[in-house]
Amino acid sequence: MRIPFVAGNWKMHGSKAMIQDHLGQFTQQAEALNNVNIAVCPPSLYVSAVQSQLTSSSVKVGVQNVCDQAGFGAYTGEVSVDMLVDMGVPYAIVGHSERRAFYCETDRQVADKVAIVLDKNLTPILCIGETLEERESDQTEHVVKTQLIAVIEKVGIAAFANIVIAYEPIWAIGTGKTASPEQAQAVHAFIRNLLAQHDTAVAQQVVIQYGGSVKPDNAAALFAQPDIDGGLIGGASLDPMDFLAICKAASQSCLK
Ligand SMILES: O=C(CO)COP(=O)(O)O
Repeated sequence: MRIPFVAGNWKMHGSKAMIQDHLGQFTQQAEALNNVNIAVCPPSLYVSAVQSQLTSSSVKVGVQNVCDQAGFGAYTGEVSVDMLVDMGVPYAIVGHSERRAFYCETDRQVADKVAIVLDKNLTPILCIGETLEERESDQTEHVVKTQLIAVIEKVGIAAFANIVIAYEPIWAIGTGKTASPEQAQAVHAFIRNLLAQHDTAVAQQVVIQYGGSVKPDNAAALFAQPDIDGGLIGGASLDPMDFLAICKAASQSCLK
């Protein structure tokens, strides 16, 4: 049985004041929700500040990126998975489309990062998804398949039991133009079927989030789809009440 998982990707947003205000409002009410796992992913600099607001809360913290080298060393500006372990951070978003586009992360690097995160028994949130151009030229399945195969070849199918996948169509990110529940479901089913070709049990187990302009008013319809197990939320996760409403929609969607 899959429990829906909602994660807030704050991207390059946040401040000490925002963290106090946001999480102060959010966490108490989030505790009342059943059947949903929740995480917030602030910029790495604010992980400690978020953790101090989350003591005795079931809401977890994650980071938005991690170095493709484990351990410690001369990698200016990077955060290592060993630091995540040290700081008690269980989740790392890997391969977000903004990292792939603006920082030239390749499928291979993304696969390496997934492997490094898994190696420390942390959970990668692996982002995949197509551009508008790719969708319009019927390349969606080819693109997500290529992105997934790179990771399957690196870590093996069994490892997917410990990976969260986030399907984020790039054309729906930050545009207010969400994929319809049917469009999103079609790709989620494709992803699950692809995994099932390798291992049916793992495919049934893997949590596949949808990301791209999820808002309180479209969350329930998306999360009601049979292969959509919660969401990776950008803009709407910055507003505590919107984020709460989205988490509530996930908690009310039936377990799959
Ligand atoms: O990129 C996203 C989450 O990682 C989605 O962002 P928006 O919810 O702002 O569209």
